[in-house]
Amino acid sequence: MEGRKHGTSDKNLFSGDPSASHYMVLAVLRAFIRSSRSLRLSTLPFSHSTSPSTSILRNMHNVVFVLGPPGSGKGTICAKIQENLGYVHLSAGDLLRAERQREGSEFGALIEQHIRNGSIVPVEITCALLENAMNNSGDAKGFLVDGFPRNEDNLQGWNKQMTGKALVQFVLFLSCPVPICIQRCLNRGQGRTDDNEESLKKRVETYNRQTFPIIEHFEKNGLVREVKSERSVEEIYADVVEVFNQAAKV
Ligand SMILES: Nc1ncnc2c1ncn2[C@@H]1O[C@H](COP(=O)(O)OP(=O)(O)O)[C@@H](O)[C@H]1O
Ligand SMILES: Nc1ccn([C@H]2C[C@H](O)[C@@H](COP(=O)(O)OP(=O)(O)O)O2)c(=O)n1
Repeated sequence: MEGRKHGTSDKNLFSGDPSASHYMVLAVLRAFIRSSRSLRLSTLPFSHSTSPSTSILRNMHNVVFVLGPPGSGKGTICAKIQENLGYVHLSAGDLLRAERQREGSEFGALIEQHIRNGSIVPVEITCALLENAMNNSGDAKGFLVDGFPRNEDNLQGWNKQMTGKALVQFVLFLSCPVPICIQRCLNRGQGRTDDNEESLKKRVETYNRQTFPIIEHFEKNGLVREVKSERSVEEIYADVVEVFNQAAKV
């Protein structure tokens, strides 16, 4: 049997069988590649971005972070990108809401408390949900990670958990005046427990105090692609496609 021919039994390894020495060389080679790869990846700064083909070669998830104020249209635009450009949309907010609803979840009450308060759930929960979703999505060209990282804790947690497993291509920043965003959330009509004036006030405060500095951090690293999202979905999407086309050329 093929498996036995290339097996690791002593007999095979020391018998002088050419297939056995071939096996040893391969094993050593693989170990070398593994160690040099992890060395290289562990020295990469977080801001490192690369083309999809490079990340596929390295067996890593390709990621685009999608950020913007609540109601700026992140979910709407991500749905269109997923439909047309082959990226898988992962909304941190949707994953947290699903976990909140999951029977037996030990985090349901904590998540609900943060969502109503407009504060940010600890990254250990959110990052685990994102990583699981990525690992369960099969062979995706890339992932749109929507609504993450939203504060310093999210960013640090991602770096800790995902370095060597994911490469961030760029950050799609949907910018939109806050009063328009608030109105959109109030009209959203999805029955969300946080689409009310009181929660929205806190969410906007969290965005200004915690999320915007993260966007500025990415901006300094040359990773931000801003698209103004006060316009019609069609106009926004046309610019977004251009951003993805440019990224594919790098
Ligand atoms: N460009 C747009 N113009 C008008 N309404 C929009 C636009 N984009 C999204 N919306 C609407 O605004 C609300 C919030 O959009 P959504 O995509 O859920 O935002 P986010 O994910 O950023 O919170 C939804 O009801 C959506 O249908
Ligand atoms: N990284 C994240 C993303 C969302 N959350 C929580 C807190 C947010 O106010 C809610 C809703 O986020 P979601 O991205 O779905 O919605 P908005 O962009 O605020 O409209 O989920 C979080 O704690 N951490």
